[in-house]
Amino acid sequence: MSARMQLTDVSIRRGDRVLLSQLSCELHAGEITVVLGPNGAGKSSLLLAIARLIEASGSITLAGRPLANFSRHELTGQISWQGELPPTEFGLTVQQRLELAGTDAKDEIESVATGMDINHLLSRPLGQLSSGERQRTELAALMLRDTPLWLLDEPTAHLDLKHQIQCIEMLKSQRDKGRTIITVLHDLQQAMAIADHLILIDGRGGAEHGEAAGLFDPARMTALFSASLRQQGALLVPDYGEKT
Ligand SMILES: Nc1ncnc2c1ncn2[C@@H]1O[C@H](COP(=O)(O)OP(=O)(O)OP(=O)(O)O)[C@@H](O)[C@H]1O
Repeated sequence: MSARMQLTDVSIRRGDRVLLSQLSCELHAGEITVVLGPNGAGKSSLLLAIARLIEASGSITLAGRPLANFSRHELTGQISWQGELPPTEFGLTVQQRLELAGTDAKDEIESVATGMDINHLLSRPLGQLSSGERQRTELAALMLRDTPLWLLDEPTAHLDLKHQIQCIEMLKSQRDKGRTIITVLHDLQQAMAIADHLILIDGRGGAEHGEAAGLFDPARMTALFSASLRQQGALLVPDYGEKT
C-alpha cells in the first residue's frame, strides 16, 4: 500500500471566494493528516479537490503520477471517501450496503461489522437506523474498501463517546497498516490523538501545514478558530467558562 501525495501550489475557488491559495505539501503513506479550520473555511472542498470532484489549480500527484492522468475507474481503486450520510431511499439493508462496498465475503463483512459494533443491525434497512448507527455502517463500508488513500470528512460525526473512541482506534490501526488518511475533524482532542500532520485552513485563503507536534499551540489554535481555548495538561480544550 503506497499513497504518497504531493500538492503543489494548489488553489481552490468556489463561487467568488478563494478558499485556498497556493498550498504545497507532501503527505506520506502510513500517516494521518488532519485538516482543521473554522466552518466554511474549505476543508471539505480540499478533500473534494483531492478526489478530483471539484476543480483546483496547481498540481496534485498520487504515487508520483498526476491525479489528472488517472481515469475515474483508476481513482476509485485508489481513493475511498466518507462524507455526509448517503440517502437511504433505495431500501438497502446494512448487509447489502456492506456488500455494495466491495465484497460479499461473509467473514470479511462479519469482521468489520464486529469492529464497528453493527453485527446486530445487518438485516435492518438503512432507513430505520439512527444517525450514529448509519455512521458506523459507513465506517464499516469504508473498512471494506481496500484503497491506499482514505479521504474522511468528519468520521466521528453522530457517534457517541464509545464509538468515537472506537473510530479513532480504527483510524490509528489503519494508519499503522500503511494507509494514508486525510481527515477533517472538529474535535481538537481527537485531532491531537491521531494527527501526524496538520493542514490548518484559515477561511481567508491561507493555510499552514506541518508536523502536528509543532502546530498544536494555544495561540495558533485560538487564532485559527477565533475561539477561547485553554490548556488542560497536554490538551487544548474549549473554554466554556464556569458553570453559573
Ligand atoms: N457548490 C458550491 N458553490 C459555491 N460555493 C460553495 C459550494 N459548496 C460550498 N461552497 C462554499 O465554499 C465554502 C467552503 O465550504 P466547505 O464545505 O469546503 O467548508 P468546510 O471548511 O468544510 O466547512 P464546515 O466546517 O462548515 O463543514 C463555504 O463558504 C461554502 O458556502
